[in-house]
Amino acid sequence: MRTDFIEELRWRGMLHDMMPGTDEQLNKEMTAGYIGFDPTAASLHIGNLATIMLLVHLQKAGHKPIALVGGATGMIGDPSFKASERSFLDEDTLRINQEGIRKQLEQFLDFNCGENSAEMVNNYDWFKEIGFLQFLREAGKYLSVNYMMSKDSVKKRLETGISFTEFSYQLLQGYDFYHLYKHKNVRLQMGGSDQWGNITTGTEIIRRKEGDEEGYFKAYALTTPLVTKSDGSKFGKSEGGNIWLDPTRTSPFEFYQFWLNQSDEDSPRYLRVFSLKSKEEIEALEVSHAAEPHLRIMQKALAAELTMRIHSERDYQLVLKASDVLFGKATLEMLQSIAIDEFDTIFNGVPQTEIFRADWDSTSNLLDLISTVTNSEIYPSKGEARRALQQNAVSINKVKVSSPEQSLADFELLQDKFILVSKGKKNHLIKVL
Ligand SMILES: N[C@@H](Cc1ccc(O)cc1)C(=O)O
Repeated sequence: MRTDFIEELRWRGMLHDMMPGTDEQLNKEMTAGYIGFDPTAASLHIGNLATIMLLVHLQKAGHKPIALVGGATGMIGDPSFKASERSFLDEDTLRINQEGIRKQLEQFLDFNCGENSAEMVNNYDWFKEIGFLQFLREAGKYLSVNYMMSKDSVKKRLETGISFTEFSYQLLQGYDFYHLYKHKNVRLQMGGSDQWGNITTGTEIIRRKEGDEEGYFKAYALTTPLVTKSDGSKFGKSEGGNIWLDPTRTSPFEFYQFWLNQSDEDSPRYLRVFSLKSKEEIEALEVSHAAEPHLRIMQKALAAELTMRIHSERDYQLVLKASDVLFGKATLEMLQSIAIDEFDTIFNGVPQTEIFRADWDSTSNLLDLISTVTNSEIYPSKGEARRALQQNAVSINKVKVSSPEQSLADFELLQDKFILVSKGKKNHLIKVL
């Protein structure tokens, strides 16, 4: 059964612009729509997630989503709204990136659900067959340079400079749309609002080559707003740079914390764009949030859903455990319940020191132990370690140390290997080798 895709995007605030007739086309028949992703890195980041959600909702509404990996366009580089010319990625990097992105895109869509099953394509597969002369005859001839220059996406660059190569990018993307229209009956191309220029170059090539029937277009365009932050800073970045979907680049813990830290102003919008919750569910969350804002109900719901969708249920459970361990309410029992193979994930990012078992065995007093980890951010010096101990500010395995003289024998290693030293919210893990 098909549902109203456009209406869904509308209430979610995910509709920026669309060509007239797009909704009629979608209401008329099951429609194939595509979005392209260039392999500029080996992983997608959460900036890409908003456009991926367009494909997810398209499929949920009963239409056919196609994800395109830009093996060819990635060799050129999209100049849209970019301030300066970019350098090429080498072909090995492109191959690695392309494979990484393909695998990630695969996770989001259903490739086996009958007629609206998702498909994945790579534009290198058709561009590798097309020679330069053929391309000029089949694509370039249909658009005027004047038309190509009129796009907002390249306006600035026409003043500051743009290579013929980057200027041609819109023709490549336009030709993709034409190719997919011809071979897969794709009628819709979607993307972020910065893609409007490239997408309409495609609808224009299709119109010029295929004509339109009594004012009905054969191909349509739809864009989604770029996700913004109410404080004006750039969405999707942390101090360490982009928030990636790849867990080796952005750990599930950091990913979870990213969503958890969003503001009360932004969270309602992000819930609509990134979560699959219904309107009613989101509104209910907003109501409960407003009653007790300090509980951060919206942020927690957002962080939970996304961590589970991008990573896994198990990662989410680990992340929750890690938050308890690192920021508060953990108990000794909780630490003891951490399995040996979970330590790396949970303490990822926590300062760590390794000591030899012989040193551990011969260390009888706490101050000595803590001194082995001086120079850490918790105890810059032995003096400060002593002071912290005297002030009862130190916990070992989340149990308050009662006096600086307390014997180390009172504390058991976790999993026969680890000991967690904390002061306030600062943690330090000692690993006995
Ligand atoms: N230009 C798009 C990627 C893309 C590539 C090829 C296409 O056919 C469509 C889209 C971007 O940079 O995000």
